[in-house]
Amino acid sequence: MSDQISLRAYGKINLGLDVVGKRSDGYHEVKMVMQTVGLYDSLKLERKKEPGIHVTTNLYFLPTGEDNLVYRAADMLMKEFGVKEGLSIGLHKRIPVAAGMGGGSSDAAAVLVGVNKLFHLGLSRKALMERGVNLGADVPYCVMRGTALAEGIGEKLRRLPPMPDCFILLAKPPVSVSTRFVYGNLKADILPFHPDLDGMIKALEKNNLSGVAACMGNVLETVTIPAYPQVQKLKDIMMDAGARMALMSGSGPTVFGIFDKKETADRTCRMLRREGLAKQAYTVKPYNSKE
Ligand SMILES: C[C@@](CO)(OP(=O)(O)O)[C@H](O)COP(=O)(O)OP(=O)(O)OC[C@H]1O[C@@H](n2ccc(N)nc2=O)[C@H](O)[C@@H]1O
Ligand SMILES: Nc1ncnc2c1ncn2[C@@H]1O[C@H](COP(=O)(O)OP(=O)(O)O)[C@@H](O)[C@H]1O
Repeated sequence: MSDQISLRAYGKINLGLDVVGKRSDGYHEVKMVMQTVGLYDSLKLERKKEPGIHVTTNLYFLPTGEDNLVYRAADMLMKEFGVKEGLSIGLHKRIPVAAGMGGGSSDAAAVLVGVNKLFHLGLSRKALMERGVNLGADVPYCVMRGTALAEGIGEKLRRLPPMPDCFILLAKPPVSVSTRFVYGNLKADILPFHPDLDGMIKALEKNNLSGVAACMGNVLETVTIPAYPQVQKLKDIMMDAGARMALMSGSGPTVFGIFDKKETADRTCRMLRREGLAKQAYTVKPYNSKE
């Protein structure tokens, strides 16, 4: 019986993000096409004899107590199952923080999976996804991973055919954006456009990358771009560099560009870093393994 487990928590991008309504509790009804990407945080979970949850991380500014989603995920499951032992969580972050890439949600999802295994709780993936939504709207998707349609507040999921192969340039300008701020300032009843997500699903079914790119759109750009013009600048640079399409991910400010050639994505990546437009910039691929 192993007392420790190593896990990867992958980041996500939103190939499309539409808001279709608002609930009475203030949360927004969304329709999103989600895609996992090959940039990940590493986690090491270890069972301890002494009770308590102990979190360490490579980022000095991240909380290590209840405010860290990894703590909350472990605490939730361990309390529900009356686990008497303790747990240490080592978290090595690579996914930019407060960036629209779902890093915290993915870390939480990985901890749900890890705690379930480590303490032999016997929960199915579906049962973990149902519990995940109590930690954040994107957590169930982060348990599922791959290409998916997300509805409700993000928790109603349907698997889609995988995104066609390509290179994805991720670039986070040096600002942090709060998801709450963006949804809080969204004028959901007078959105100037809606992305064609049904068209995107058809394009995915045909493995047609240019069709996917043509249907990309994110209504949250209407809030984030006026507040952070750096986002539009990154989109323009990626389009000028030859991206099929460039879009903000989630509530931002990370921008991703879809490229056919690795060299073009890498060259643009180096330029963005050199010019200080995005210190955190990476060329990755879509990640479609379910494990
Ligand atoms: C915008 C998206 C797109 O994938 O991702 P990020 O930019 O955060 O990565 C998600 O909808 C974010 O989901 P997630 O980050 O899990 O949200 P939560 O922690 O549950 O909520 C943070 C805050 O966002 C608002 N919120 C979130 C989800 C939703 N469908 N409607 C909302 O109005 C609420 O005000 C909530 O208090
Ligand atoms: N494990 C975690 N990783 C990153 N941020 C975390 C984590 N736990 C809690 N947070 C808090 O959640 C906020 C948003 O986190 P993150 O998931 O990176 O952004 P986003 O919702 O834009 O994808 C951060 O400001 C941070 O303080």
